[in-house]
Order: sequence, then structure tokens, then C-alpha cells
Amino acid sequence: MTLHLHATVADRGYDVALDVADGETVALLGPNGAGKSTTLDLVAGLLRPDSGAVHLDDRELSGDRAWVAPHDRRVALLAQEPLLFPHLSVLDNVAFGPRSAGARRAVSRETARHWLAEVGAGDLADRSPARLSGGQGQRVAVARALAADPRLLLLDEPMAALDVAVAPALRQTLRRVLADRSVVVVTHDALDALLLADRVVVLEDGRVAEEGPAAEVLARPRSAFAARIAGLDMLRGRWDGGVRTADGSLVHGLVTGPEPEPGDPVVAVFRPAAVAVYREPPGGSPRNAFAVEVTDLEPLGDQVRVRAGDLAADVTTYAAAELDLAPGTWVTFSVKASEVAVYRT
Ligand SMILES: Nc1ncnc2c1ncn2[C@@H]1O[C@H](COP(=O)(O)OP(=O)(O)OP(=O)(O)O)[C@@H](O)[C@H]1O
Repeated sequence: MTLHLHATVADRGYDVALDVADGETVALLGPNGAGKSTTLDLVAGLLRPDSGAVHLDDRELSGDRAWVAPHDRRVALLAQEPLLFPHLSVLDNVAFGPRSAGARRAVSRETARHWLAEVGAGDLADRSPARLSGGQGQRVAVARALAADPRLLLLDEPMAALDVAVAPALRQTLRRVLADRSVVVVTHDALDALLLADRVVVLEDGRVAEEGPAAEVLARPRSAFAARIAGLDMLRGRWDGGVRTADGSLVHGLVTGPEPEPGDPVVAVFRPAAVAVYREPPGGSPRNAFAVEVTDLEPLGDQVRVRAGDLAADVTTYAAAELDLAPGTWVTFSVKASEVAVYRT
């Protein structure tokens, strides 16, 4: 099954084209309000586009001439919360989809048992949904979605409501059951993107900011959001023998990929661990140096992450104390050119 979506929603400033190939899992990433839920709603049939269309294979689901109701789309949407029917057992919740599609009771229960076993929830069949933990509930919700034999599965931050302790096991289960299916998964998490997705699409302000294989986007981000979840610092500018930023500073680094032309949009990307922090600008150093105001300090193992707006520097706890850092302190972030990757966006 392949998905083609190209749709606009005027009052949300949304204009996105998204394709999902047969058997492909695409992770949708982006900051709050970027348009991720709008995308899922358009595909699931919870929202009509102002223009454009949604196709599953050759079937037009939404468009100028077509409107297929949500329950006829063969698209399963899995929300952050399991949303199980409280008055039905786990087994009957999962059997509900095949039963509604006309399967006989015994057959639909057989299907339900199969999918419960697949997601590692076979022993929960007789429970009431009220007696499930968050992680168990999400497993049952995944089984229910798969039992309906959807052609496309939409997952809206499936791990968001779970304890960090149970998320890894569910992620492994999803990795197994999503393989070879056509899936769109919304996530804020780099690990989800890397482990679950073949490709990531980053949305910003209702537009596609960048897309590509997950490992590539996270290693060489071009959008601010991808850099942030990859844990990398990014400065944006125009090529001028280095990266000339909006405030006029010139950042030197190692150019990777095609050589930029003067004026091309480029980014300088580096690891927070490569940034040294000084109270006074280091004199006579060939390093890149930026004056920044500390906005936040976060413990990070035996280090401290010093945030200054979108930039971060990791220093030892001892150094943070020695520098007497606090929000509002002005410092110099310094990074060697050899630690900075520069490329065209
Ligand atoms: N029901 C609605 N009516 C009008 N505008 C909406 C509605 N829901 C969302 N929007 C707007 O549409 C834009 C995209 O929102 P959307 O919910 O799709 O973003 P998102 O990427 O899913 O964000 P989040 O990570 O916060 O869930 C935002 O500007 C938002 O304010």
C-alpha cells in the first residue's frame, strides 16, 4: 500500500506533501504546532483539506471529488492513550475490529488472540481495560489496531504517555510488528526515529523542512528541530568563506558535501561536548568564539549542559562551578573549526 498526500489547510498555514511507500515506516518529527497531528487527521479522515488530495494506492480518500468516511479507509489511528472500550474485556476490545468487519465471533476472537500474542499481551485477554498499566494498555491498543487489518497504520506518539522504564520494551515490540507495514509515526524522540523509521520527515510551520533516511537526517540535520533532537548545535547563515550568521559573525569549519557558492544557505553543526566555555573571550585563539547569555543549566551525568538559547555546551560540573554560571551570565562559547561541520541546506 502506498500513501500520497498533498494537502493545504488554510487556517492552519498547512501545506504538506507526504508519500509513504509500500512497507515503509515514516517518522513525522517537528516542534509543537508544526502540523504533525494535522497530517494524521487528514489521512485518518478526521479533517478535510481545503485543497489537494489523499490517495491510498489508486483510491482517493479525500479530494475535490471524493470523501471516504474514516471507518471505510482501512487506516488505523493509534492515539497517545489506548482509548479502549471500558465495558469490554481486552480480548473483546481486540476482536471488535474483525467482528465489525463481519467476521464470526469465534474467528474474530481467534484473530484477537493471535494479535495479543504478537504484542506480548496474550496473558491479558480476560482483563478489564481498567486493570491495565499504561504500557499494557498501549500493547492492547496496538493489537486492536492490527487486528482490524489496516492498510496503513498511524501512530501518534505511542510512547509519550509511558514511563521511561517501559518504553524500551514497547519500542522493541513496535519495531517487530511494524516491519514491512506502511506506517506513519509521530514522535519527538530521536531513538524512535532511528529504531522504528526507514525515513523521517521534519515539519516546521506547516511545511516539510527536511526529509531523508533517519540516520542521515540525525547525523547531518538541516532543520533546527532535527539538530535539537539529534543533540547537536546548529548555526545558520550564508556562505562567505565560512558561515556568516545574521548577527555578522563568521563561523569556520570543515566543509562536507558539495562546495558552497558565495551566498548559499549553509549551516555550521557541532557537538555541545566540543564547546569550551569562558568567562572572558580567549585572546589570540584561532577558535570560533560567540558571546552568549546563559539561559539554563541542566545536570547531565557528571557534566552540566549549559544552554544559551538554541546553543548548548557540555562542561564538567567542576568547570560550571568554577565559572560561577547562572542564567543571565554572559559567557563566550568557543569551538575549534576542526570540530565544526559546514554544509549546504
Ligand atoms: N482544531 C484546530 N483548529 C484550528 N487550528 C488548529 C487546530 N488544531 C491545530 N491547529 C493549528 O494547526 C497548526 C498545526 O497544529 P498540529 O496540532 O497539527 O501540530 P503538531 O505538530 O501536531 O503539534 P503538537 O506537537 O503540539 O501536537 C497549529 O498552528 C495549530 O495551532
